Amino acid sequence: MAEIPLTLAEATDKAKELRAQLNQYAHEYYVADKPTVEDYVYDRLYKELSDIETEYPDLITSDSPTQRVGGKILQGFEKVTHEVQMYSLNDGFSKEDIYDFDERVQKLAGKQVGYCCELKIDGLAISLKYENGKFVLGATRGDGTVGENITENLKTVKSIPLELKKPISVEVRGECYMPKQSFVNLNKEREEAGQDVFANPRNAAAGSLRQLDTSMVAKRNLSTFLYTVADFGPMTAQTQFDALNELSEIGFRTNPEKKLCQNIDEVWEYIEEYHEKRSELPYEIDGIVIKTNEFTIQDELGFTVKAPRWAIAYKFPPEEAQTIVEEIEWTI
Ligand SMILES: NC(=O)c1cc2c(=O)c3cc(F)ccc3oc2nc1N
Repeated sequence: MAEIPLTLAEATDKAKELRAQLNQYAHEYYVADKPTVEDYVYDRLYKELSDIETEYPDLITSDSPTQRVGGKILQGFEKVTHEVQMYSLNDGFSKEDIYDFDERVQKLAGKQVGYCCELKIDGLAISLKYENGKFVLGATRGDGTVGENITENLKTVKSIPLELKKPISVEVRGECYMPKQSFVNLNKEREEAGQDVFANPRNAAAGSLRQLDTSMVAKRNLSTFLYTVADFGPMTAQTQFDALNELSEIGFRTNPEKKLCQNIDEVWEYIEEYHEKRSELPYEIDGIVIKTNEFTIQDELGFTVKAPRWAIAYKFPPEEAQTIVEEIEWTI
């Protein structure tokens, strides 16, 4: 049935209603991993909104789902100076390294402390800045002080909210990564097109975010897990574990496998557990990140020039990474 043309007032209301509904569906699908509608329902509403925006371009807003498809050709990436330094982590490669870390922490803290353990996602570190709830700046880590402005590319990453559920101003950090299956599919396409294939999902994610054609980024099915709050704004978490829950509450995708460990023995059990489970995960991890859970302890221990004293990254032996992806390729 031909659509009855809407007046501007009707179109304005309808567009607002469709945007809210589509953004809710997209949040369920890309952030919460719990879709509630079939794709065709989303697609039908999306086309309705897209048709209204074509008829009335002035109704297009920065948080409209139609802005996710990219289409800008960038000239390059501007430099961005991080107001809050983006540090790297010190690495540990053995059980002994991890127990030595715990000894140093206990000595500095003067007591036994709890640890928040997280999977170490093998992607690209990014920083996301929001002003009054709106996504205004996305940047790479760079050298920790100066990164690259990749805002336009990150706007096409569906798990990154264009607008938060509350109009707050915060800066958060996390990892942008390419899921294993997307990596295998992309390399299959590139091989069939006679192009070079990517060595691993991390390189594929990094290469995707360096694209100057934002519509290319939109097609790469990148995702995110956020794990740090650099500027808390009105956020109130006092521990890393609570901060991860708070990040999720305000609309970010966080990794569900985190664990609060009371001592380093529990940390080591978690490391062994996920060393086993690693190949079953739909994304690459290259280790485990261990952080003192209380922010008061983190403030007390502080940072060296290079890295926090209150965290360490336990790295899995690298040679297995390739095997994991090879195993996946056989399932195609
Ligand atoms: N790749 C990761 O999954 C991951 C990485 C980092 C960091 O690089 C990191 C760097 C800092 F200086 C402090 C905390 C951090 O926490 C982190 N937590 C994670 N889960």
